[in-house]
Amino acid sequence: MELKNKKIAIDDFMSERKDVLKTWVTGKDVTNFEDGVKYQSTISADKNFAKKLFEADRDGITLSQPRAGVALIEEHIELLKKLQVECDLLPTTIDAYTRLNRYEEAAVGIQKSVEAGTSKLNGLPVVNHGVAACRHITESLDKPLQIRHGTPDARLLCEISMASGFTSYEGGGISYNIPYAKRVTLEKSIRDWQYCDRVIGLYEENGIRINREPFGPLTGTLIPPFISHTVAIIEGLVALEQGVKSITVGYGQVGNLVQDIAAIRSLRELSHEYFRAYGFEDYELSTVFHQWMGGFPEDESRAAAVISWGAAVAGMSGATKVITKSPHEAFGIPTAEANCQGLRASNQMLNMMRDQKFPPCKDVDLEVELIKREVRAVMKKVLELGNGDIAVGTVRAFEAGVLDIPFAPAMCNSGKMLPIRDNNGAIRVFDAGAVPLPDDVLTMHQDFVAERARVEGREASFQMIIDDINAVSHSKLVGRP
Ligand SMILES: CCC[C@H]1O[C@@H](n2cnc3c(N)ncnc32)[C@H](O)[C@@H]1O
Repeated sequence: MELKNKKIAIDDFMSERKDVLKTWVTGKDVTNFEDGVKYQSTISADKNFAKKLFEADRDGITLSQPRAGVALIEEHIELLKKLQVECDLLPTTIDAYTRLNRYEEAAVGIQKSVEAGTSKLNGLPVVNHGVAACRHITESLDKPLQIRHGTPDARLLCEISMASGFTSYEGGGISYNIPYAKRVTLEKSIRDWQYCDRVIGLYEENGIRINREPFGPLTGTLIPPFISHTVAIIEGLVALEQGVKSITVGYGQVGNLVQDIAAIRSLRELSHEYFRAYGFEDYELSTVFHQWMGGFPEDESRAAAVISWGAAVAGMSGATKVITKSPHEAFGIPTAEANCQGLRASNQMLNMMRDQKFPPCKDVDLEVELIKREVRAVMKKVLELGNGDIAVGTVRAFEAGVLDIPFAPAMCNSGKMLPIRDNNGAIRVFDAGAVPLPDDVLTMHQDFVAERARVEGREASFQMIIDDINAVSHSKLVGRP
């Protein structure tokens, strides 16, 4: 199948759909697409994710959402009922087997969880449970629900989730491949995600608005804003082409206040710039700020400080949504209570930030302009490589190292671009690899890094990068010697 950024014709979609639904026995539950549309139309407006985001963005409110998922339906409902008291939007995190379409192993995980009386999976295996069981989840809860995962081939999961009443779907052909898989080609993952976006486009054509959220943080390891912005914009354009109307673009907090504020502002402005340049007008855009995605301190009070800092900056940045962490982050999947603690700390901060926004600031303006120059330079090259086709250009850009995501496992990612913190903790470029930043921008990055090296009295090196990766766990931001 030749990849192109073109809306999938309905006949081709329906033909492919027959094969997708055969990939697991529960696919038969969604044979009739209209049944899913009918069910979605019974969901009250106050439980529609897209509507909640639209209203929050209009009103300048930052909503809170945790991550959460356990193996069994009743336990998952019990968990989400505790969380919904403390958050505005609910997740359903999918288990790792399902993310790799390994449904046989997910089935074993369900069985083991039943025998053990506790979850033996790191998320809910929605495909195995099927539509009827998952509709029980969406009917049992009072807040809008989103599927969060990390699936390169998320087609069947999408069909079952949407027919089950979830009203938002996270991921994308780049953001759920490069950080999550090793041997999946971008041609395949982008094409499979065009299918997912087409599913949501078809719900849209039937009057049901489903939100789509490219996965912003990528590897969550010192990601420069321009890298994650470029991926978010590309996935947004691909989704719009398939008929998606509600898009949330995202960003993973880096920890430097000026850069984080500038990142959210530039992400919103650049998304509008590219979406409109492509001729799209009737879409709803929102932004999501992910609290620190790197290593956390083990001490729960220190972890709570990291969480609170993330919530404060999310509120100051004017992000539409913040994804929260818990004081158990350094150890693994949080208990319900720990997840609720992260939400309460975050909500305290959001409430205290609600009446104020970050004041006009020259440094933020400069960082916004820098990020815009970087994104525009990379996007220009991606479009050149694709002869104007963003999907084809993306594949070729990764082949050429023009798009390069730090510390990613994917074999199709060149992994030559190296980030590093500057003396104020902002993320800069230590080695650009083949990423086509303008010479004067590259010089700026080199100067930022040289300043830190001088202050620390050591050469800028890979050791400095390692120190940065470990810094927050050791209660610092910059990995000082
Ligand atoms: C890319 C997402 C990483 C974050 O996603 C959290 N995460 C993963 N799976 C679950 C789960 N089943 N329940 C609650 N949080 C979960 C991790 O803690 C980490 O912060």
